[in-house]
Amino acid sequence: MTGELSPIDKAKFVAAKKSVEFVEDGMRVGLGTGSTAAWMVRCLGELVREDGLKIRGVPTSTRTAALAREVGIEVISLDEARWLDLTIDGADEFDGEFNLIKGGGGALLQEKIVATASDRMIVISDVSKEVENLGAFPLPVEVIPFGWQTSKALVEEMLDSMDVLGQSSTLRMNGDSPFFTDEGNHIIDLHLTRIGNPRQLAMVLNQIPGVVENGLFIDICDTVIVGFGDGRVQVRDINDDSVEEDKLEFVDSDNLFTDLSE
Ligand SMILES: O=C(CO)[C@H](O)[C@H](O)COP(=O)(O)O
Repeated sequence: MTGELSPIDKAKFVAAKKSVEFVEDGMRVGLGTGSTAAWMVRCLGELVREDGLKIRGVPTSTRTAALAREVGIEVISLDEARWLDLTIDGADEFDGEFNLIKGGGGALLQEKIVATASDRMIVISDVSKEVENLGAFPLPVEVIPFGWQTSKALVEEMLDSMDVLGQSSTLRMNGDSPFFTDEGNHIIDLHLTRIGNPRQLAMVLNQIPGVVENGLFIDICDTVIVGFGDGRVQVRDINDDSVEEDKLEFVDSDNLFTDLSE
């Protein structure tokens, strides 16, 4: 099955597969959301079922919670865990300082809370998401439904005074209806093309009434595992500036998309 994957999916898969090497017995692990994180959850489930790995997972969305249970991972809430050893999650963009844009899948609020409550955050990504400047990917901003149009207007007004390029914003939709996050909020996507000062923008956005959180993750990620379509992976760590390389093989047993109920 992995033989049929596109190069990007192969890159996501090897990044995810490499990341579970950092998970140890007894850990409380934050489980990210998105297609790369779903590979990781499946790889972890395989270790739980076949190698007896004992972990407890804190999912960052209802989707991830359902998948984690399906693959055999014990799921607990963040309130039960309080603090986590490690969170592994995907990202939409990352820069050279490991600042991130997240929230393409709409789970940025729980993702940011869970990652911040972790000793270490590992981001798993295919190489196409590495950028010099954040901003080409639309920046998600989670707002409460009450008065969301006013919040949107306030965000646009604020952007006029910021070091950003391009300033349109759109309400995220789910077909003909507004998208709702797991927390019952909406998402405004900011189409900026280039963010000059992500740290400042992240702080200013969260001052606007109605804004719950934004998708800029600043100083949260410790390690990025970058996957390539040929099976190579790079483990880059911001704390000791190290880069380690490895190459993973695609073998038939890597068919982690098999329906577990079959
Ligand atoms: O932030 C996220 C979800 O809110 C995801 O991590 C991000 O969108 C990357 O997704 P994918 O792994 O499917 O490319």
